[in-house]
Amino acid sequence: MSTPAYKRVLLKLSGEALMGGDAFGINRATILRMTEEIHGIVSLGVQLAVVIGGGNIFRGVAPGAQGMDRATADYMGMLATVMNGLALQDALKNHGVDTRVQSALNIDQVVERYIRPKALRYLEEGKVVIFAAGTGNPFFTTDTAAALRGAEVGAEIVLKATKVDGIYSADPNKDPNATRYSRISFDEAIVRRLEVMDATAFALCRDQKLPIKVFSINKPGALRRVVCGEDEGTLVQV
Ligand SMILES: Nc1ncnc2c1ncn2[C@@H]1O[C@H](COP(=O)(O)OP(=O)(O)O)[C@@H](O)[C@H]1O
Ligand SMILES: O=c1ccn([C@@H]2O[C@H](COP(=O)(O)OP(=O)(O)O)[C@@H](O)[C@H]2O)c(=O)[nH]1
Repeated sequence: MSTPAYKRVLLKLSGEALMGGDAFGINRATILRMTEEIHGIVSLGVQLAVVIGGGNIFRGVAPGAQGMDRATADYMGMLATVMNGLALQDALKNHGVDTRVQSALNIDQVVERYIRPKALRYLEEGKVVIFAAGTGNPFFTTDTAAALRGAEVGAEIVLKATKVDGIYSADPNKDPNATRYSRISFDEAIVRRLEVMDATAFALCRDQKLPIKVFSINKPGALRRVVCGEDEGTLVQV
């Protein structure tokens, strides 16, 4: 039986990670696999907060938003994360995982609004808290929301589950010679403009001394290994 290395973590799940092999939307098999992985770490006793992305449904900077006012497109992107949050909650419920969704935008008939002390209480009770609607502000990303909520709830680490298995010397989807770092400092990641996460998120985590682990969402068991402090993905720290 593996032992967790952390008591409380913030998991950033990209919207695109929910697409699986599809072109957009939520892939059922993918979301089921993800909920199994989440169930696995919750049963280890780890307190889990999740920030969910929305790129699978809408991205403010996407071609589909071309010609739109940027802030309007971003609000649409934030609403997309609420849909993903509800889908994830529903899937987790089927696994017997007690979950609450809190939204940074007030949509009271649909989801609870973000109230920090309430979120903290849920975490202490062992409930998974899904933070939706990003930061609630246009011109930000859900990566920045992950850094912000991670700091607010006192998570020991931000776990970024994404399409790549770590941070590379260059974008591995464009440069076949790129090599993966097992560790990297925030300053180096920012200076080298490694775009796996935006600079605002990196800077916020750096200032709060909140480490980040970047790992692949498509690798079975990777989340559990990361939570148990095993060598997986890339660790970004001060
Ligand atoms: N130096 C790098 N190392 C790893 N991935 C990188 C790097 N530079 C750019 N990327 C790209 O960043 C992507 C992950 O970032 P992003 O698409 O914002 O993730 P998400 O949608 O999971 O939040 C990867 O698919 C990869 O193509
Ligand atoms: O604080 C935030 C978080 C997200 N967004 C918008 O929501 C979209 C979806 O979020 P993101 O691209 O971060 O999702 P992911 O890449 O994780 O699927 C973004 O493109 C933005 O348009 C925003 O405006 N403010």
